[in-house]
Amino acid sequence: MPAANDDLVIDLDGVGVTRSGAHLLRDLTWQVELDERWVVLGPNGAGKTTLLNIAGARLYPSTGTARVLGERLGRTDVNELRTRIGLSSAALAERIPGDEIVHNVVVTASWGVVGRWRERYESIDEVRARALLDQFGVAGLADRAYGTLSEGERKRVQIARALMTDPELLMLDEPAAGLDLGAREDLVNRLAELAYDPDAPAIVLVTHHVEEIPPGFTHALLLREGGVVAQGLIGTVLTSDNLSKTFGLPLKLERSGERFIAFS
Ligand SMILES: Nc1ncnc2c1ncn2[C@@H]1O[C@H](COP(=O)(O)OP(=O)(O)OP(=O)(O)O)[C@@H](O)[C@H]1O
Repeated sequence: MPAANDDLVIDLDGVGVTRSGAHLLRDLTWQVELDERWVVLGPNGAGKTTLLNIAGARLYPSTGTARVLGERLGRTDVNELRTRIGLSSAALAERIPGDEIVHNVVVTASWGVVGRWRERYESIDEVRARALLDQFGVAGLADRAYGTLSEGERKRVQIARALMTDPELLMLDEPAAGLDLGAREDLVNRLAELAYDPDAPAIVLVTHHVEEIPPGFTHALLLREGGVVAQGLIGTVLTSDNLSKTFGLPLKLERSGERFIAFS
């Protein structure tokens, strides 16, 4: 058996996920390195969330092998592994109580909990939480109740929370879903800054829309019906042809600088 490559943040080999006879993922081989920023693109039901759940050590593959941050799933303590991964998703966001103070939404990530009860936080954690809220332009909302924020503000707080533990891998599941144009552009610009930051973790961003791909993202994985349509450098993989195959209809893709737009 070949030795594991320590520079690989995600290393999937022939991964399949089967549920009730359905193939959610099939024969997926995918490697993500430390300094890469990946976008995972595909239509509803393509298997994107299933893939994030594997990469986030929340699901085991039915077939194949999955290594995350050098640890092989099934042979490691996933609770320890999960503390090294920052995840932002709608499912996690739903667990944040509406009356939670925004600052606490972020700082509680360092204890892997939602809801601040009796935990005591080091002041270094308090400072980091403030800095992350500032980085995402929501420091002024730190003392507000989370439930009173707009959807765009909530998304930014969720990403700040995902970054709180200084993860080695950051995974964002549809971070721009439900945002208006201004809020989307604000988020895309902030994610671009993160993507260009050499100290930022490896990033995997899941989306349905090429318009939501932030500048600075380096690679793309296109999924359809649990299988890979194409993967590799973003400039090579994102073509009209590949996008049409992925979404199952004729599409034109245009590029403007580092942004993309698609239409039929
Ligand atoms: N437990 C299960 N049993 C059977 N099928 C399932 C199960 N869980 C998920 N699926 C199916 O697997 C497919 C992939 O689901 P997944 O959530 O990974 O897709 P997705 O690409 O994230 O979709 P979306 O963009 O709509 O969020 C879907 O068709 C879904 O209905």
